[in-house]
Amino acid sequence: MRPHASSKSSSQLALNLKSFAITKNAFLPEHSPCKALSNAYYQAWEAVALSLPALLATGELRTAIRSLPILSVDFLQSEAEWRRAYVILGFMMHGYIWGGDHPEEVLPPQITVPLLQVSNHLELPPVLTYAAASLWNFSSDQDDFSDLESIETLFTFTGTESESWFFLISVAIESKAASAIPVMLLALDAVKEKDFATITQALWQLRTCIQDLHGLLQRMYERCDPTVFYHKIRPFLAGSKNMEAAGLPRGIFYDEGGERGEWRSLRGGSNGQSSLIQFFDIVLGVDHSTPIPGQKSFHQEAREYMPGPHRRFLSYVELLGSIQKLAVAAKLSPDPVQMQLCEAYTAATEALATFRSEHMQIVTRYIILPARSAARGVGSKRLDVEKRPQNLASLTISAHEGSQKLRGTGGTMLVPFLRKARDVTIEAGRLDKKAGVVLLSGQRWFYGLFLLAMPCFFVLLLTPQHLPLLQ
Ligand code: HEM
Repeated sequence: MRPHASSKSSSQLALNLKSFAITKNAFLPEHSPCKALSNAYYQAWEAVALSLPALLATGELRTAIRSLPILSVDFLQSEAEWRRAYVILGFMMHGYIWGGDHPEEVLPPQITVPLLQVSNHLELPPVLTYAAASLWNFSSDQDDFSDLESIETLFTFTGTESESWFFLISVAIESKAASAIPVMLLALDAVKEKDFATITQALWQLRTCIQDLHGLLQRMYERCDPTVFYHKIRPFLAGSKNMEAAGLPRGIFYDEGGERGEWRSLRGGSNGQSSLIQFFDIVLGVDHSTPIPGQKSFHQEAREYMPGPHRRFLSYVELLGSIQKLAVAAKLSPDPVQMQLCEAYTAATEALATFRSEHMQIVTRYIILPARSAARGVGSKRLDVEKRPQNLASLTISAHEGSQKLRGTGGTMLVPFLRKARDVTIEAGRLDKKAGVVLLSGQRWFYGLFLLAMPCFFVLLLTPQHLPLLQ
């Protein structure tokens, strides 16, 4: 790395990052979120939010929320308090909607009125987003938020260890990746000058970082029980978009009182709303856009569910240099320094694709298998859920539909969606193919044809008895 250039860029970078609300903990706050709203005026909110598991278990939450006063947001004293108010109201909202035998489609003014103002202030939709459930829903007395033994959740629906662990794994992942942000921004900056060495080094660092995150993702199994997750936790995370079958055909009516209000259909909380993973995608040139003109992809829509400054940060990063283009051009060069860049780029995309494959395994364990068991009446007995309230977990799959029809809390058809997200990541790293296309459109078309056809030659070389293995 060039010392002078990098120290100059580092101070500019710190300034830039601050304006996008990115801290030394990346998309997490600089300090542990506050543990209480300081003005006693908000005591009523605090009391309900901290007793959510008990109020839900006894079926008293809806009455408790309807008896609250409609509180003003005027006494929130800092950004950290606005965030805590958003977390409290988001948890109360989802508890209110999904905490009964049937979902409640009208959100009372006790939640709607302050929630609309708080969401507006934070530039977030009025729903329990990933920011509410994970980014701002933890506490720690240590500096390192990636240490799972020293962080704890502020709010849960169930009071279970499974639920806390589910939210905290994401906190640890976000924190662990923090150093990758400045490193990759400097790498993007180095694209202009074709500083291959800086970019290569950064890509190897990124790869190690993603592998560490993979390790944290695998720790989900340690303390989050798939049956508890599927039947008890996940139903509370669902949104109101594409939730007809779960009992919300029109979405949610946000009642503001005095005959005012509006129907809204919003996606629920999903880790797909993590700015971190989208940051990796942008840096590596992974393209999740849909081919249908005018239609937003899940990933584009997920940006609307990120805090405003983080969303703007991703748009800003998209305008910086393309490491992928540089790597494609480097693929055509005999220069060993450039070849090293290609190797590092491919290794980083492979690490991200492997992370996504692991995530698909998790989704199989935590959603697909419990959904199949529920369809056969297994598992629900252990958790005393035979009465089956109407919610996302009661939408079990029938044998002929299979797991292809299952929906995520964010409302996606989850299996095809996750497979595609993984496949486009693999595709991004296929420099041979991309370089081949570039050459075909230029003068060195013969070499391009060779690069594109190489995989076919390998297939033809295989003996007939190997061919079935490829099917
Ligand atoms: C029990 C654990 C988890 C389950 C069951 C799960 C489930 C899902 C589901 C169903 C989706 C589809 C989108 C939707 O409709 O919500 C999704 C998307 C996604 N999840 Fe998870 N998830 C889990 C943990 C995580 C963690 C810890 C991360 C890391 C931050 C993560 C990152 C993502 C991302 C980035 C997407 C968007 C698709 C992609 O870009 O690959 N998930 N998840």
